[in-house]
Amino acid sequence: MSNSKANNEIRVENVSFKYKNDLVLENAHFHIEKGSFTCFVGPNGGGKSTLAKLILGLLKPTEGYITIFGETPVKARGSVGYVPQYSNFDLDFPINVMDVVLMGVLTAGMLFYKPKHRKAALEALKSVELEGFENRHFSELSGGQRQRVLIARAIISNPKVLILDEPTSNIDTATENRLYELLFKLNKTKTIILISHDLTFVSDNVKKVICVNKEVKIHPTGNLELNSIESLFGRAVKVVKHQTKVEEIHD
Ligand SMILES: Nc1ncnc2c1ncn2[C@@H]1O[C@H](COP(=O)(O)OP(=O)(O)OP(=O)(O)O)[C@@H](O)[C@H]1O
Repeated sequence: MSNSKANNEIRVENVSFKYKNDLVLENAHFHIEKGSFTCFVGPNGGGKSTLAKLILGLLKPTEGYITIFGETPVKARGSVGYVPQYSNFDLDFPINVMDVVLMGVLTAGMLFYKPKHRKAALEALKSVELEGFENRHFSELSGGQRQRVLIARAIISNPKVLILDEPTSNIDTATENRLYELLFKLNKTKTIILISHDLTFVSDNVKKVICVNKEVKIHPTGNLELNSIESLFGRAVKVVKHQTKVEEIHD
């Protein structure tokens, strides 16, 4: 196997997906390299979350296949951490930060947490800069802090890949910037896939943008032209592109 192939952690091979008769993704074909920071962008309803669920093995492709480290997504599930859309979390549920993070190690049939799980939860909280927050009530935290707790839950088992679905919705720009700093730090040891319906985050650290609107198109960030993005979105989009030095990506 050549080096470039060995570096392809996630391989999406000619994948199409239908919910009943509705074709949501058509012939998606791309690879994601180990250690990369990739963004899935596209309009609401374009199929980004569906693509993430296919990579997580929660859905099966109607056509084509996906491998993660050469395994099926179901077999590779322990290697992929997932941070769902923040709005999906029920804030009325009475739970503290430690319990939320520990949910990341829950497996079927597990009766109680062991000391090693609590230790891992404290380490995960430290890595998202929330040391000392373990006994706080989840609903008392700010939006940005909650988002960090959900990231700690996703990384407690030290996955190699981290997928985040719209992590910056409902948080202000300063909090969003801090979150990106954290993600770029985590990217030193993890492959990151970030899902967003806007492009305000494209920065030096993002090397590849995958536009998802039923069709899937791949752009190294250096080739990201506003016109091509707008034609995919079918409307004007706000793009804040920080100074970008792009490395060529080979699929
Ligand atoms: N469980 C489901 N059953 C049927 N259709 C679904 C289901 N989930 C999503 N869809 C449809 O599939 C399409 C893609 O949805 P998806 O959630 O993947 O889009 P998205 O790009 O993540 O959107 P958003 O940015 O709004 O989260 C939409 O038309 C949606 O209505």
